[in-house]
Amino acid sequence: MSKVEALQVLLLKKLDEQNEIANTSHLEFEGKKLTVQDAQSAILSLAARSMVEFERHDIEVYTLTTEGEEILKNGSHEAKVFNEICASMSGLSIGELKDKLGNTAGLGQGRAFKLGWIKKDGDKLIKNTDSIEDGTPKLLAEIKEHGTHKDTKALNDLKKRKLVERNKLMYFSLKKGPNFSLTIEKLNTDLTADMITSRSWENAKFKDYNFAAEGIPPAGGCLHPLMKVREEFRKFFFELGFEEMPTNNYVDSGFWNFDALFVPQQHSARDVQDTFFLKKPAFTNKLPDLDYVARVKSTHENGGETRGIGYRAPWSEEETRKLILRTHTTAVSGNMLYKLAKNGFRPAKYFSIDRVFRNETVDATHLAEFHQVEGVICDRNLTLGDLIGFMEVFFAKMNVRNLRFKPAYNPYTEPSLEIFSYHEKLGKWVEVGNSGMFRPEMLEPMGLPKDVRCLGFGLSLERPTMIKYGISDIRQLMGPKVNLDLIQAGSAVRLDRED
Ligand SMILES: N[C@@H](Cc1ccccc1)C(=O)O
Repeated sequence: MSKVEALQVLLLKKLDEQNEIANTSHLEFEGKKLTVQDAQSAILSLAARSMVEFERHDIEVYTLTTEGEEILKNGSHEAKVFNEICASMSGLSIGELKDKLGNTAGLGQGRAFKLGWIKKDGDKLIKNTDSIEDGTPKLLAEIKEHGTHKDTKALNDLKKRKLVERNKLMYFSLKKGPNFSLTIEKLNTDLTADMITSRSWENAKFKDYNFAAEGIPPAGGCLHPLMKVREEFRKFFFELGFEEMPTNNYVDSGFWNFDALFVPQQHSARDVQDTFFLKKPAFTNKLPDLDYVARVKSTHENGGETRGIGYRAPWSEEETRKLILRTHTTAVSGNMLYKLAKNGFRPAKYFSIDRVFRNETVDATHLAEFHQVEGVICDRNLTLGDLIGFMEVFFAKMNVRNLRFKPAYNPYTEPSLEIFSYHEKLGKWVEVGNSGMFRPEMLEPMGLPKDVRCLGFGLSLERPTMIKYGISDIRQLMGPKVNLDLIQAGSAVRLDRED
């Protein structure tokens, strides 16, 4: 049995005998006076089980100093002086008294005179009365017992003489609680799988939540490596004059994720195999202004007012209203470009870094949930050369040079370029991003002027983070199997580096 448990048993026994405990500080435990700390920890956990009810009392008491204790035991200095003088037949000189009593002589003389116990006779001190009553030890004994005294004058006098001092004291009073019992049941703190399968949870007793608990303050903290790399990217973007796009909606519509970007409704990316669809609610009732939606529809079906001929297939409004988890942050970029057109075009540079979702099988390099870094630049007279030039500037900020660009396909960009960089350690070219010039079929229905060009690019946040921290399995970075050591070590690496 632990010390706390032993004390709890003692308290419960006392309560059983006398129904209440008025003052815990009068109790003895293990041969000593019960301390407030011990009392508190034992009582709080009994109270948490409603076995006892308690009240806390904060009071001020007078306690004896060491000198006070000494006087209580052996009498006051003045009494010692009187007794010494009585013991000598013909009185004592001050020097003789000092030889016998040491310091006490000096301390006691004054009060002995004042009380009329002694007087001077030539150069001798002699007694002035036959018997005395030494009041000080009596007062001290009463104060020791009650912690205070009615006679405030005497109390203050003793305080001045440094025989007593004032102290704060805390104690508890206890009563039986509704669950009072002499035995302490162990309460469950966890609901386990075993308890569920054996149904023992039905009769099990659980410890109440302690909502007042403050928890253990963390000794320190660190940013997740992904968040650190995100901060670095943000810094680069701000240095290059970009504005950050608001990206807080993970749920978006087929319209913004696909249709506004001229992704055909028959595209495989819109399949459940690639995209997470919402069940409840499954459709949005919020579409942008209907003229714009109509222009998107006709552009898909037959090219609308653009120079293109569209996909030559029917376009369904139901498909566009489907709610999904956004599969790329280009959904946000499209929305921003539409707002830019609506508010009157001005040259703009936007970026975002946030989470996207794809219905993919998770493996060492793929997660169903990851982050994209995306940027768009919108201005008159932009060319493919601007895109390539900008990508070189951007990646150079991360010390990634010697880029190669490979023609690719995105429904919303033409031309589209995959960006590769030579990876020294792996000894091969690795894809670091995807980019392109947004198609007129995307920009014109939004109402952007026909001579405005817009370039865009996207990359994952996980890939550069893994390269930076030498992580080969993406699952160590995110998800249920995250490697905390690696994350903390990775952070430490970043903390003590200057770059
Ligand atoms: N959305 C693309 C990236 C991209 C953004 C903008 C323009 C071109 C490409 C992706 O998910 O890979």
